[in-house]
Amino acid sequence: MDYKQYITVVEDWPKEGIKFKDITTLMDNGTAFKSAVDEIVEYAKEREIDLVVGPEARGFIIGCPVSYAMEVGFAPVRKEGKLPRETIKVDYGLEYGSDVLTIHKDAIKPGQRVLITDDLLATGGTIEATINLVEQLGGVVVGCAFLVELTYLHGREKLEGYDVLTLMEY
Ligand SMILES: O=P(O)(O)OC[C@H]1O[C@H](OP(=O)(O)OP(=O)(O)O)[C@H](O)[C@@H]1O
Ligand SMILES: Nc1ncnc2[nH]cnc12
Repeated sequence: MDYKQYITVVEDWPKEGIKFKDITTLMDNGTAFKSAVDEIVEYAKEREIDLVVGPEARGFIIGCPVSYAMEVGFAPVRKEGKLPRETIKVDYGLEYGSDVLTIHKDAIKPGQRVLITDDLLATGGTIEATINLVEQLGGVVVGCAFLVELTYLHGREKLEGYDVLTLMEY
């Protein structure tokens, strides 16, 4: 499917010079959204995953339907101060700022095969931080799946040695 036709590119948002790729218009279309999730589910099936992990907030939108279809759990990675129990954390940078990501310390059992999901790969800062959290807890990252890749920001270079699926490129 040509998914790009469902993405809305918003100029100068949230900052001047950023061309924001708005996935909500893809999510609005039931056929396109189901097809995209199904492609990631097929990718997940090939990797015998035990768990899906996704970063706040758009990683949840992609990861939860995948975990439901795979009948495995979903562990949220959240910005600092949002998770109620003991967490580990990592600092990271992204296309338009920097932040801190956290995960519950007991969210992953050592050796679990983890698929990481997010809507978009830009600089790779978010995914790199998420991988760091998963690996600190002993998880094995067997794949990373995104709807959109911004190739001009070279996020893939941070993912050398990891298996990556993206459904469209800009
Ligand atoms: O590859 P990177 O440069 O790290 O950028 C990609 C990340 O940026 C966006 O999230 P954002 O931090 O804006 O949070 P949101 O999903 O809560 O809007 C997007 O959903 C990815 O998670
Ligand atoms: N250009 C962009 N569009 C949408 N989400 C993003 N996250 C980081 N950069 C982005």
